[in-house]
Amino acid sequence: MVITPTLSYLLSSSPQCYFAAVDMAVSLPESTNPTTTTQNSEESFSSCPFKLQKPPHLTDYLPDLKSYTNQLDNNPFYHPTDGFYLTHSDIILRQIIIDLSGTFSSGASQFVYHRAGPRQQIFFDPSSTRVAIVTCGGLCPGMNTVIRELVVGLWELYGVRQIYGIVAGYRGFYSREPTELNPKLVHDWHKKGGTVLETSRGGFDLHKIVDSIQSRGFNQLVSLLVGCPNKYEQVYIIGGDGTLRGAVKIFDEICRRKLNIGVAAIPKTVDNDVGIIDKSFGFQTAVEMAQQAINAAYVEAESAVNGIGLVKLMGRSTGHIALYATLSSRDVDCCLIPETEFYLEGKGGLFEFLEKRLKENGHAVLVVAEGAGQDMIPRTDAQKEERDESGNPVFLDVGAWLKSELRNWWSRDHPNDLFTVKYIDPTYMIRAVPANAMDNLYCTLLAHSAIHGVMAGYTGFVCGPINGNYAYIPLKEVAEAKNEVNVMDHKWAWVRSVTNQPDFVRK
Ligand SMILES: Nc1ncnc2c1ncn2[C@@H]1O[C@H](COP(=O)(O)OP(=O)(O)OP(=O)(O)O)[C@@H](O)[C@H]1O
Ligand SMILES: O=P(O)(O)OC[C@H]1O[C@](O)(CO)[C@@H](O)[C@@H]1O
Ligand SMILES: [Mg+2]
Repeated sequence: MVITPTLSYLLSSSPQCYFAAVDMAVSLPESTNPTTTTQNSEESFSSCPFKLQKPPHLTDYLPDLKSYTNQLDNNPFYHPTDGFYLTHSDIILRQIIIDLSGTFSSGASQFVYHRAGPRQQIFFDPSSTRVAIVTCGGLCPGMNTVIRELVVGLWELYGVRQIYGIVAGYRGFYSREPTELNPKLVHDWHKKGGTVLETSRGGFDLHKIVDSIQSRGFNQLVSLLVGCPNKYEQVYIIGGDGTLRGAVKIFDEICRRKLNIGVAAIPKTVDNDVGIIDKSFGFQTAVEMAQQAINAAYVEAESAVNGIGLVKLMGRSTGHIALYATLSSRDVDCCLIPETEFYLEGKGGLFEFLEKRLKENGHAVLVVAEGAGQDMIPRTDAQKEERDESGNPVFLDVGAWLKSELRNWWSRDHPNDLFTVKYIDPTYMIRAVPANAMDNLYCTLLAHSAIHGVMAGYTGFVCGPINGNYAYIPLKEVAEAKNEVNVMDHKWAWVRSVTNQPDFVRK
């Protein structure tokens, strides 16, 4: 089944994107359109209060690059009409909640982004275009769907035939033979968890990577790639915050070498810690999977005398999964996340709260994000220094530590009463699954956004939904942005009102 054209149509020409709660894509006056040859950095429009965050374009450093008419015109599924192709004037607002009495109305400009979708002019000849797709970092539901849709979209929409998967993350550029991809090979990948291309941490060697993309200056390791002597012209990088920081370096080096190579990144993080975009793909699936663990913890706790169900969920430095899983479950008594501190003993502490809950209900469910409370866990100097291959700190098991602290507390304060802690650590079970239906659709739209953007000559960009509409966002901006839970906003207040947990502020 080829669903590509229909979904691309949704992405590009529907007044309301499939996912859009509200359509916040607007058009700038045509007179303010930048020309294709002046697509460098951001630009303010004098006639309107918008600050356009332009993605880089290949013509920024290759002004004479040849362009072609988009062959979507000849695609039997399309009947391009006015407005089918997007232009530079189609933009998306970053901020849609506006205080009319505040700065906006007094003339301050606000960030806007180019809307994702097909453009009339493209800058690649599909018959000679070679594409590389790579996945990096930890797993996330939907990675295979993004790969599948990149392959099918490039093949069906634009007629690209040379599509390669880079195996095992960044290191695969210079150390592994790439895999040739085609629609037949990938047709059922969206049903599989993980990434068929394989992924890894570490192994980021800028020059070896760009040499291999450029396919010049082979050294010993790169010579493995001798079987495909032409350079890649388009590189699609699927990864999280670390991957995006690496992608910025690759993009900068490609610009420095003035290569005709488009670079697009598709943000992937089960933790939902990438900023600017609404949310990352796979996050919704992970939250859904987390419900199973919370349900089990609830049943175990409810069926015991003074039972505590303790669930640890992923979230290295952000507590989004724990927060959303808590809000959607309603069985959770307390949610602990990295963005806010907590303490165990004394007035307003966790033990006092749990004691009250056990007295009232006979059970309690505790959800903790893996990055929470790390400063409280005793560790050796060696453990303090431990890092994974990408340089991320290695955490101690906050769930196991909490379980032990809870038991010590109970046996100290209530030596004659029954007490049970059932600790459930679903870890990889929430991310090593195929994407759910909505995430699959989301991944498809991301892939198609990326393809249309790269074909149109944009480079060094990330595609993703902003307020429900798909945008092209400068890669550097996303790599620097972080999405943490704001414990001062309404969502965290909502968690606290659902759980009635303490604020853990020592009085
Ligand atoms: N600052 C950086 N510069 C260059 N490369 C980096 C940088 N940080 C990380 N990388 C590389 O990016 C890849 C993925 O990084 P990392 O393991 O941190 O995962 P991630 O992309 O953040 O995904 P996730 O956090 O969802 O697992 C690795 O190959 C790593 O070497
Ligand atoms: O795959 P690894 O190296 O065990 O890393 C696990 C980490 O990856 C993530 O799933 C994504 O960063 C984190 O939630 C978790 O801490
Ligand atoms: Mg990361």
